[in-house]
Amino acid sequence: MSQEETEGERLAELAKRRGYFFGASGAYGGAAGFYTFGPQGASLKSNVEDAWRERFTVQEGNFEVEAPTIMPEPVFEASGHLDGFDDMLVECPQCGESHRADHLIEDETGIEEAETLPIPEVEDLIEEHEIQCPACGAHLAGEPVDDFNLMFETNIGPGSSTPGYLRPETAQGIFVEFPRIKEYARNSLPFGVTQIGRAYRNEISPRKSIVRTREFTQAELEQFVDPERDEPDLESVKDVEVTLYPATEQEQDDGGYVETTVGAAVEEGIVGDAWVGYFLGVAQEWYERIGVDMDRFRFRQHLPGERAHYAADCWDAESEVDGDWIEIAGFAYRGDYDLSKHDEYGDDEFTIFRQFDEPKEVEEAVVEPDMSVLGPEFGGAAGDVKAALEDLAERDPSAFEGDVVEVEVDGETHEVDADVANFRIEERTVSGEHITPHVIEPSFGVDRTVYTLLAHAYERDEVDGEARSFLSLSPEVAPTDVGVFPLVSNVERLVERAEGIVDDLRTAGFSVVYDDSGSIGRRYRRQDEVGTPFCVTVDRDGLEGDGPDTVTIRERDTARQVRVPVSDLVDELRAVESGDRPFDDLVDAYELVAPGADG
Ligand SMILES: Nc1ncnc2c1ncn2[C@@H]1O[C@H](COP(=O)(O)OP(=O)(O)OP(=O)(O)O)[C@@H](O)[C@H]1O
Repeated sequence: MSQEETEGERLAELAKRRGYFFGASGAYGGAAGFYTFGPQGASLKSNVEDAWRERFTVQEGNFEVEAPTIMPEPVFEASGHLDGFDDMLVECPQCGESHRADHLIEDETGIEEAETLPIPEVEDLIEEHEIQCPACGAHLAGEPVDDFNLMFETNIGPGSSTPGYLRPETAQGIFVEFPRIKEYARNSLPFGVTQIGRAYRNEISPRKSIVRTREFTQAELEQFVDPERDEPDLESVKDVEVTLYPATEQEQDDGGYVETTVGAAVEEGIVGDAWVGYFLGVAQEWYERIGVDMDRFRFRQHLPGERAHYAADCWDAESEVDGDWIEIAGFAYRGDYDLSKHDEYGDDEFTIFRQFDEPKEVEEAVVEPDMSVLGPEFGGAAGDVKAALEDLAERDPSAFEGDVVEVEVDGETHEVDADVANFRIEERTVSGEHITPHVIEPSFGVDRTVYTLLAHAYERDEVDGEARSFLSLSPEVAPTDVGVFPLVSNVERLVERAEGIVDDLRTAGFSVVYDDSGSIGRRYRRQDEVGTPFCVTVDRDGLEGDGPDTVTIRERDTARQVRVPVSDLVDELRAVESGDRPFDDLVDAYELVAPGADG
């Protein structure tokens, strides 16, 4: 009995044959972890990006930026990636193949999230379970497991003096520009900044085609908020139903999901932060809109040891393919980690001025030392003594209570007369204070979204007694909107009319494929396989009737066809494409010429 192909294998085959994606640089043997999106794939991917932009940038009223993909080393020193962005590497002593030690453990033992385990424990588990190299079968027991930094390093400019790194996430490009971007937000919170772009990770073992690659596309939103004042618009998503898999359930190992609504999840504290809850709701609706199968989708909270170095809490959106759950997006509460770090390491202000409701009277310690006395007494050190007095006044005003004040300069203690120090407390009115915004980050993997859409859209049925496979992609993301065919290619009138329709549809903004080769059934099948939602066919009946000229519109998923006047074609296609009008409406309004068949 031949073994049933896995979903992943089928997808890889279809992707290659139909031009969705394939290993890059094949003529030179390729390099693992790099993919080229072919014509169908590039179009699907950019439609996903457009849909994301529409929801997370436009609808949210956010700012989109485009930062460089290479940044200098100090950025990643500050962000923590230089020190902390590691995976566990184990090398095979026999064939030299590199493996992610945590993944080997997960595959061989069933332990989940092995990346949370300390290295010695991982080494013990490799020994205990006699784990072998998946490439050559050699035993890995006793081999050292090392931390391997995933960033690609490069040199900026000639020579090697200025190291740079290809960004491992798009987020840092937003954080480092915060001092500029906040000006566009008129220095007032909350505001969100988005970016869609490439990220690079030198993954130890890229796998599952475009699921784990070394160069991929992220769509990220950094939501900057005042943690004490800003609230999300939870009302707008409170009834959205979600499947949650909280850390507590995972730790108890009882595999319990919670089916609830976003509103209830936040209220009951299952999702600890309202902003995170809000974005889970928005994401749930967005994934559904673009065609992710919601029965194969869930949110899973990170276990404490699993969180990234910056995250206080994190939920992943996961989709199921081939029985495995794949992380397709992360929703992290990053607190003030990133902006504080850049404030500390960088030369700019990564804070926002928060206005008080009412101006406040504050007491301020002031020292105005008499330099005509300090000068002669301390010579060149007089300036330092003054600075030390000012610093002391701020830290410890009580030090000025006696007749003499002691300050330390370069390890030496100096005494200054209290009269000369001239210390006093002054009342001042202040209108606000500087705060470091907190960040909530929804981070989407575009490639993994594309992979999920293809896997979830794949369907098989029978049309006219013949098996067919088709991609039931939503019209919003499908690579091609409409296929246009003359029924036969050797009748000039049909060809001319079909070509005219192609022009009209393209002018109206549709992406159109024209095809006149092979039987009409084959042409429908080709479009079915790449997920084109509608096909328009020009036949003799349509041009030779008594009334106005007509063509047929065929719906991909049901293979039903209706006959529509050419003059209505653009409007009707636009209505069914956008979802404003169900195809059933067309079936009611026009003549049904093929009830689920391609005859
Ligand atoms: N190597 C990769 N190839 C493709 N997409 C990726 C890769 N790494 C991360 N992503 C995408 O970017 C998103 C955000 O990145 P994040 O840092 O949260 O991933 P991650 O937790 O490191 O992923 P993983 O645990 O799978 O390595 C992920 O949800 C995923 O969709």
